[in-house]
Amino acid sequence: MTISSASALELHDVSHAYEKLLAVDHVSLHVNEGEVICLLGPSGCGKSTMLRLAAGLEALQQGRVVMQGQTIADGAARLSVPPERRGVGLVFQDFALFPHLSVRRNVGFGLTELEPARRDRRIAEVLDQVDMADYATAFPHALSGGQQQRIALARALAPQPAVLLLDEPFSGLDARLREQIRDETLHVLKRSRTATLMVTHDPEEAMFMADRIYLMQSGRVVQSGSPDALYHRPVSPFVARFFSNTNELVGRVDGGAVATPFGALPAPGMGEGAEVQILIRPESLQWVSAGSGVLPTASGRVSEVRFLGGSKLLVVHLAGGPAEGTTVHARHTGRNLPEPGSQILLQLDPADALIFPGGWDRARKDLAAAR
Ligand SMILES: Nc1ncnc2c1ncn2[C@@H]1O[C@H](COP(=O)(O)OP(=O)(O)OP(=O)(O)O)[C@@H](O)[C@H]1O
Repeated sequence: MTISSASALELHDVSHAYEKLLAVDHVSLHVNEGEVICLLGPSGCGKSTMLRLAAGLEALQQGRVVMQGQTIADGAARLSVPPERRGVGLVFQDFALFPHLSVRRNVGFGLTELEPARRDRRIAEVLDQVDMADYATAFPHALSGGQQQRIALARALAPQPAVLLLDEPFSGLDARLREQIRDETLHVLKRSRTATLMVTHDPEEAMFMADRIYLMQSGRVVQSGSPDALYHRPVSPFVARFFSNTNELVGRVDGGAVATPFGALPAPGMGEGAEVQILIRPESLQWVSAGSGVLPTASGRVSEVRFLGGSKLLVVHLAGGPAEGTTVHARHTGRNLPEPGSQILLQLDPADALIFPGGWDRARKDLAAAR
């Protein structure tokens, strides 16, 4: 792994078992100065364990944790700097504010080494950053969930930690508030250039927040990179499916291409005669009134139209030839909608089809493993 000199946090070849259960299996990651990194994955894949190892809340069994160039935990050497001396800020899902302390005292909790005037200045500064300056004397019970989350963030940022660790920080908030608070949080993190490692199971949240994502499955990192790279260039069906629903087809490579209801799609890198899985996102299927003549189309009958707010989901039974009997989902963002029962054309840009080795057997196994 090549790591730039501006790395704030590195975990090298970390493994962790709870008795016989291997929760983290040889994982390496790094967070650079000013970066927001998301650890993403389904429940139980080991994300929180990674965060706890970085924080020092769990004793490191194997691997190394390095902060700003200093090794702070080493499994082989049994070295572990205690959490309070690691220079990390922590925010958990339940905010964990001290109920008997005012907002000001909550935020000042980690600032005991500062002399009073400087401490007061720092408290005022971070409360201002999170737009809570008017609530300094309030107590947590008098604050809304969103306000408590901002105070938890202010408390974690107050000592200017080298790294901020966030564990599902927005999941206790309702959907609307969650969007607003994560937007505000991202602004605060970027303005303060705080290196951040955040755990989430929500792919949309990870894509919104992260400069880079590490996607985990069963204790391992299966892909890391920018949100764009993971979404558009997934390395496996698991990664593709994790980010959205997909239409799933199988086929066999013949002459470098695979026949689908949308015509022959190029299958570069797949061996001649190989069985392949073809995953197509609903948004990749465009409802068109006439084919472009360039991009492949398939015709079908609309069986259902579902409103999803900004977009609509069309359920379409494809018709004709080998496509007969295939049902696909397409997303449509325009105002016009086809009537259920009507015949429509769906167009696919072949570049948007995600093609992986394996036929139905492989697809079924992948799906079972992902559950
Ligand atoms: N203290 C513990 N003792 C025993 N097993 C544990 C402990 N903490 C976690 N585990 C197990 O280790 C695995 C990884 O847990 P972890 O909390 O790291 O996953 P996660 O991806 O953060 O999941 P979630 O989002 O559900 O919290 C799970 O199977 C979990 O049940």
